[in-house]
Amino acid sequence: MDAQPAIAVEGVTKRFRLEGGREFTALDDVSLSLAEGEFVTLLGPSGCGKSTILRLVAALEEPSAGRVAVEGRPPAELSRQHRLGVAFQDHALLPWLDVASNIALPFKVAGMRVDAERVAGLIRLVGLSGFEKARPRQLSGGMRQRVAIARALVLKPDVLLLDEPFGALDAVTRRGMNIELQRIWTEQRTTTLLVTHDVGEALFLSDRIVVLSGRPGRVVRVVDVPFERPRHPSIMRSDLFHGMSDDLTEALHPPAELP
Ligand SMILES: Nc1ncnc2c1ncn2[C@@H]1O[C@H](COP(=O)(O)OP(=O)(O)OP(=O)(O)O)[C@@H](O)[C@H]1O
Repeated sequence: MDAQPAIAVEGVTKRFRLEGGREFTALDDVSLSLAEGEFVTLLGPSGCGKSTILRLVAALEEPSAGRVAVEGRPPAELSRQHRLGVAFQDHALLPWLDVASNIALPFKVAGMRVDAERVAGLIRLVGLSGFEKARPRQLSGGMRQRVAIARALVLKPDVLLLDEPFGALDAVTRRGMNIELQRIWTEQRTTTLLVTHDVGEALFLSDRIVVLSGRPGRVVRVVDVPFERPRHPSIMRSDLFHGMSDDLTEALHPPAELP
């Protein structure tokens, strides 16, 4: 028998009620599943429902139809047990707390004793040694995202949910952060679901890419990423990477949609 998926989204439809009572279908019969330790990316055009899927897994939304489970349990149950690690684009660091205190925050929210060694280890892992006492405003955008990722990992979550964590960064910093995230994931092997619209980011980081179409969001393709791990940045210059990248870009924007 197959092991239970770490994350299962089964036949999920999500409708939102708009002003005036009309309904809008954001997701239509979406299914996907992540094995434990897998890194899967949701790739799709703006508005196709990527964040909605992540919010469903994070227990921030309820499906209108279908089922979402994390390790076979309702996401809200895992959320209550602090077993979901979440980092979104607006990193939401508390400006008056230093780096170490921001990373330690989930311990306080959970009413747990702060594990200073765990916090120190994560600061090292995300490459922020020496910045423990810095406040968010003293950090670059990339450094703030490192803090957000460390904070998401601090309680050793079963799954890590990342919504466009590098969306606000310039292209060069973003590539650097992709390399960092790969290194962090390689050490932790936390099951990760990433939302992005950056094809290169998806290819470099993922075991599998789930491509969604827009309005309503549907899964149009699932791509296995063949690059062996650990992945060196030089794979981004390979013909295979470029070929897959063109292919995925076309899947995102079919020729009929181009002006
Ligand atoms: N609470 C809500 N009420 C009404 N509509 C919503 C709500 N949340 C999301 N939507 C709509 O659902 C659709 C999907 O939104 P979602 O944010 O999941 O897309 P996305 O693929 O993550 O987009 P982007 O890449 O631009 O962040 C959008 O049309 C959005 O306007």
